[in-house]
Amino acid sequence: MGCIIGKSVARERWEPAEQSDRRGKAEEGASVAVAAEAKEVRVRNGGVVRERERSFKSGEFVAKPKLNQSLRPQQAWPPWLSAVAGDAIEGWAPRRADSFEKLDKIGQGTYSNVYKARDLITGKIVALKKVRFDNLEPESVKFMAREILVLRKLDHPNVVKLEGLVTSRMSTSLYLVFEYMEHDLAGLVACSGIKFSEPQVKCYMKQLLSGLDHCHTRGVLHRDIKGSNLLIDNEGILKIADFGLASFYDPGKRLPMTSRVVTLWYRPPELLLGATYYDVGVDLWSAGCILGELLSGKPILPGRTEVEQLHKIFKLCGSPSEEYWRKSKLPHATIFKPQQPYKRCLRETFKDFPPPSMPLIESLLAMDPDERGTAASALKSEFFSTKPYACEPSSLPKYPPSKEMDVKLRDEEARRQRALNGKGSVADSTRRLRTRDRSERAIPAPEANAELQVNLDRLRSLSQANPTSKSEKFPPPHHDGAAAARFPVGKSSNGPLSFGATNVSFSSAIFEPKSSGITHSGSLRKPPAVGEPSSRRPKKEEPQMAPSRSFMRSLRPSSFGRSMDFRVKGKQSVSEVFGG
Ligand SMILES: Nc1ncnc2c1ncn2[C@@H]1O[C@H](COP(=O)(O)OP(=O)(O)OP(=O)(O)O)[C@@H](O)[C@H]1O
Repeated sequence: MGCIIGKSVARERWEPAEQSDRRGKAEEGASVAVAAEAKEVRVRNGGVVRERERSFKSGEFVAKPKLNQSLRPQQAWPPWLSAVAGDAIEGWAPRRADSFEKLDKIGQGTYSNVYKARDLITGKIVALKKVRFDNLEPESVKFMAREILVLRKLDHPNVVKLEGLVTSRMSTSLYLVFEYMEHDLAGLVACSGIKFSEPQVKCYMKQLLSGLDHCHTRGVLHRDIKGSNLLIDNEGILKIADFGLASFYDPGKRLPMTSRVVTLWYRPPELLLGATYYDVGVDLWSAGCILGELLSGKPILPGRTEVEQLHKIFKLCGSPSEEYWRKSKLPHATIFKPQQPYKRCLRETFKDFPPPSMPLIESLLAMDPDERGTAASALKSEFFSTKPYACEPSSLPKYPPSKEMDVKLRDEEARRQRALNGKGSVADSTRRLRTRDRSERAIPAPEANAELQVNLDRLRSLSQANPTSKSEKFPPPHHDGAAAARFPVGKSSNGPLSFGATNVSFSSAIFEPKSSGITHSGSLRKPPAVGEPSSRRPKKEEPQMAPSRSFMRSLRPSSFGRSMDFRVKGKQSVSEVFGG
């Protein structure tokens, strides 16, 4: 009888403990990112395996012997996963679902439920993100595979760490294992009692920009920076999370990508104008929105439709210069270029912000993405080098649980209580809550990621080309580019109006309620990938708010003449509704 301690990397057979131990040690040196470092302790007894399940009681592991009927096969990937996402799981082995204890549901995304759980092997509290698949369709699986690939490429204190994957040969589900984070920034900002001081804002912004700098230098664009994707632990450490929309890119080789990314309130003007050539500037714009939100205590550009979003941006940041319109050749320029330029009024609007924050917010919210600089240059801004300096993360207050979801639940409970105390029915108060929710909620891009397939194909061909080179297993920047070949990008403003890489017409992209993707849930809907099964697309119909008449009137009438496809609720054209 020998005690067998093996790495979770799949092995074909049981082996004596000493041998396994030696091999384990040898492997450690050259370890290839083995996520699930789980060590299973098994005791063999005449062909019957006693498995010591370890449970974690008051800080100590207690061995709980359990008798199995036969030798269990080592953990292996299910075929539906290895067939489609082989690159994403290469070098890793799955953890078993029963090696975690689910404690609580802590978050819900468009394609996932997130649970707080205890790792029964290490005793550590983790977050398990259960990915929803539609009948294991390869497209859904590939979507998730890209998130895993991106996460595996990143390793930084301000980027959430993927610690492992949970599934098994027979399983039809997959969990991503992350370190557990107690808060998210959206939740903290929404807490009425929390107002951040200048050193605290600096502390969060420094961490956000450091994480972004790491992503960008590793050739990753996040493309969905927003408060609920910035997780914070009880030590005050901020980590960028949710890489579901992230993409690899190559600064030296610009190739087109989809413009239908980034949640609406944080989406830069060039994407709203249909840009398909872009780079780090998109994340920097979102970071500028976060800086404004931290300093003012509320979202600074809460548009309800794409048109309204652009209008809000123009009113705050000014409309782009003539030179920018000329040089950028943005697909939607003809439609959205206002007849009268809008004046930039950031300084007047944010006159109460600390003066050293102005140059930073001015540059992050520059209309021309080339003027936004980089995350590294933002970190050198005088905002961080003037007193009061950023505080230490560990000195930040310890907040009560304040994820976006916690705040929503607390809100709902308070309303329910108020209703019970005689101020209207519960149904009324719930209805009121929903209405408020809807107007405060950002509307994410309704269609997404045209580039996914291309991204993964490029990645695969690269790793096949040189399987020995680890770095080349990750796509060099620009696999997105090939997306353009597969999914037509928006034509020039003189051509027929077909907007964005996803082949979405202007009508469906902006005015059709179906594609708005508004959600009532705490997290904002993520645009589905093109070619994704329809069940992954936003289902709920939500009212769309019309942009202001003055804004629509200020748009060039000539452009409406051509836009016969513009429909509001599928019935009226824009010119009928707004008198363009
Ligand atoms: N590591 C973590 N620790 C704690 N909570 C987490 C963690 N990861 C995610 N969450 C919670 O779960 C929520 C949803 O997670 P995530 O954003 O990754 O899912 P998603 O399906 O991509 O969501 P979305 O549709 O909003 O983009 C987050 O907003 C956060 O509150």
